[in-house]
Amino acid sequence: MGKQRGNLERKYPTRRSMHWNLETRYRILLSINNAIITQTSRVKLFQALATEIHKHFRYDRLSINLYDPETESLSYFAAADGIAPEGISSKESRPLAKGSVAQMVITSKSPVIIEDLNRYEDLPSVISMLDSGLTATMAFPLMVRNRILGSVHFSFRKRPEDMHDLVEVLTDVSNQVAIAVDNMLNYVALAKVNENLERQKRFLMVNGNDAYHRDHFFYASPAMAEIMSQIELVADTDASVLITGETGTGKDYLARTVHNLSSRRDHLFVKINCPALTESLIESELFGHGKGAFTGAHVQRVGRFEMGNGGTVFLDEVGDLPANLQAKLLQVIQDGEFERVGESRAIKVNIRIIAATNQDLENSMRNGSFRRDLYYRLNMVTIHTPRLKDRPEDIALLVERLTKLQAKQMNRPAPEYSDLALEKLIHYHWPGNVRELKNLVIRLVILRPGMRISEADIDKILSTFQTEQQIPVSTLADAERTHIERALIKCKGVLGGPHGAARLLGMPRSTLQYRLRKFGLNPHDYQRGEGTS
Ligand SMILES: Nc1ncnc2c1ncn2[C@@H]1O[C@H](COP(=O)(O)OP(=O)(O)OP(=O)(O)O)[C@@H](O)[C@H]1O
Repeated sequence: MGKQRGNLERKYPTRRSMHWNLETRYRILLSINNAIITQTSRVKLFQALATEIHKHFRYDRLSINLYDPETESLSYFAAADGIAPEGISSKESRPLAKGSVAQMVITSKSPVIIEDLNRYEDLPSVISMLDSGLTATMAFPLMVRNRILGSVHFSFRKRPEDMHDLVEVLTDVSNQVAIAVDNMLNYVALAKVNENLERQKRFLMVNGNDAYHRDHFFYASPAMAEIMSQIELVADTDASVLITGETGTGKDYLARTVHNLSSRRDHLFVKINCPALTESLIESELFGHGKGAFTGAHVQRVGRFEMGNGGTVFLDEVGDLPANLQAKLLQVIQDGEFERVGESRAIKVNIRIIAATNQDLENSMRNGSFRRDLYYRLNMVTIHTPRLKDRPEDIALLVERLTKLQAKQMNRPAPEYSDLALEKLIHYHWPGNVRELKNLVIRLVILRPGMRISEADIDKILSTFQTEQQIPVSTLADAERTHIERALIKCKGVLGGPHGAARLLGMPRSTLQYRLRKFGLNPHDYQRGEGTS
């Protein structure tokens, strides 16, 4: 289309409307606004808009186009109201056609008014309108925060007599429509994000941790059977539960079982590994923080207690909680509320607390490292998980079931155990409890798939376990020094360059030199590619 013709028809004097004085205009805008703000779907919003606009103006076709700048395409916000010209698909998105009315509005970001469509027969989009009896059209850009969302089009069989006034009023109406469309798009996008999160949450709750799957917990001992019946009794109450026992005895699993058997099962089980909480971020991790609460807090963060609302918060290794947090935790348990870091608004939560420890908390209370009042809050019910060696009835069953399970998960044939091999396992002292047994089984499934396991095999694997446990763990500084020395030997004392130790260690030469001074190492001592001792 000739640009001149478009501009010519687009220019309108801004004069006060004869028909619609200011008061009437406000009333119209208010009634349109009221009709659209409560809508929660695109279709309903569009219908409400069309109905409301029709009360005040006569049109023969109303449509809203959404523009996608990335693909330079258009799609309808909802099916158009009124006359549907042929050849315009209301479902799929279509490229923004050159010379179309929508393209002119979107690229110029200003209204396009065509009083007589007959004069623009050369435009494809006009032909289909003319064919369906439309003779005039007005299109307005939908702008929000300087961004073009699309265009709204009003078309007429007969040119309205009050065209000039109508343009003025419809410009205001279009601004209103733009806000409503923007809100709706954001609303729909947010609802989608929420739906996805909800789906992911459900997936994680069902499939999250196979190690703690309900059918993957095995026991045959009366001691464990007694514990399971206690758990069933306590699960559907809100009583706090303290689970004690050595590492690897199944405390974590039991905590999840309490949650899964309770009416809180549809909410989250939030685990807090107390020793892993770093001093500096501990509070924001647990209670969340407001935006800008401290340097680096760019967005608001929901803490673990808030996440667990309605569900269960599991405090693993609670004996390691520092004193200041013990006080805070007590307060949260007592009041059922807390504040995010940097915010003063109290957040109410309904959580059930389960705590676990392998420490003797009674002793910690006596020596003052654990608060007595917190202890009594945490252990309305105490469940003690016995060591594996104290429930030998479980061992054979665990070996057999875990072997089958692991073999299936790794898609390998399960090894079989000789009687003597099993006997050996039953009499082993299992310092790492079930976790250690599970590790042993995993190794056997990997190293001896489908084979028969002899007593000698068990002896061998248990001796490697013991050796591993006996190798002393060096300090980080010692490990770093040894590692740097290995690099110096390999590079024959050369620090810089492509074959130097700095490159090998992935650190700047200056940093390496600093470390050498710190450890009292001299690169010259390694020139022969050997160590100093
Ligand atoms: N009875 C059981 N049946 C099957 N697997 C078990 C059983 N008990 C423990 N496990 C497995 O042993 C591993 C350790 O269990 P869990 O994490 O519950 O122990 P824990 O007492 O919480 O250990 P920690 O104190 O070190 O956190 C997990 O992989 C768990 O699935």
